[in-house]
Amino acid sequence: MSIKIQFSKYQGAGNDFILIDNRNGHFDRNNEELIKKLCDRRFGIGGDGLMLLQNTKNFDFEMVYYNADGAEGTMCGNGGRCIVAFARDLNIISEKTDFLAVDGPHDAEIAAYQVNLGMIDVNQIHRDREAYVMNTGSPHYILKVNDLANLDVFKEGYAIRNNEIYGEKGINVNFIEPEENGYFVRTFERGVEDETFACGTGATAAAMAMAIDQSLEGDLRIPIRVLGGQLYISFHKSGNTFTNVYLKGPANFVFKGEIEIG
Ligand SMILES: N[C@@H](CCC[C@H](N)C(=O)O)C(=O)O
Repeated sequence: MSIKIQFSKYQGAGNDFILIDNRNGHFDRNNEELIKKLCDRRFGIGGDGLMLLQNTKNFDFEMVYYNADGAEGTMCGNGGRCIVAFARDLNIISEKTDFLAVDGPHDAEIAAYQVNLGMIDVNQIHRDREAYVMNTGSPHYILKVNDLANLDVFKEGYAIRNNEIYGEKGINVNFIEPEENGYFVRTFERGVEDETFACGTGATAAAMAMAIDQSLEGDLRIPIRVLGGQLYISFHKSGNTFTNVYLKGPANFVFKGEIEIG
């Protein structure tokens, strides 16, 4: 028996997602095979991940996020920005929202095609030799490199993501290089198992790592360029504690349709 699923496709700085309005609860949250198939770029719709927008008490909506491998993921920053645009387009919200995700409540503001998304506070930063390791809603490894444009991000990222320290749970691997007016970041994403065009929780972690690296303090706004666009991370830093954290960047509707899965 085949099923028909209505979907919308959004992208945030090139991190692309399938969005499904599941306020009626008809989509089976546990069908990992189906989610993997929908995210497949040859046999499905294609996407770095899939999100369900669901009803929940005390919030405008709940965001349930899956990586392209079909497994439920940890927080997705660009996904969070895209689901806010989706909720606005569904007329669930207007320009401001409070919604629930896997790492807790998030607030966001949308103006035209830019979404400014509140992220969790961070106060635990670890070191793995020269790299910084932290959780900004998802786990991230951040390493400063030279000549990032020519780095083999798949090869280097795959090796770190699968090494004996991170292999079992995996980690998202970010490489960062300073440039005029900010930083350039490229990310190998766990769950996609490939380089993506942007990673919001990764850009947030990379900005925090550089604030520590440069011994910056106070209210900061750090521009992060990624393969698919421009992100801005702002926070208050006091020692290794980051509060009032926001991830800002584009979130755009791409297309919508109906897919029949046999
Ligand atoms: N693309 C995301 C990160 C998604 C989560 C991640 N792949 C994981 O589950 O580890 C972002 O924009 O933050």
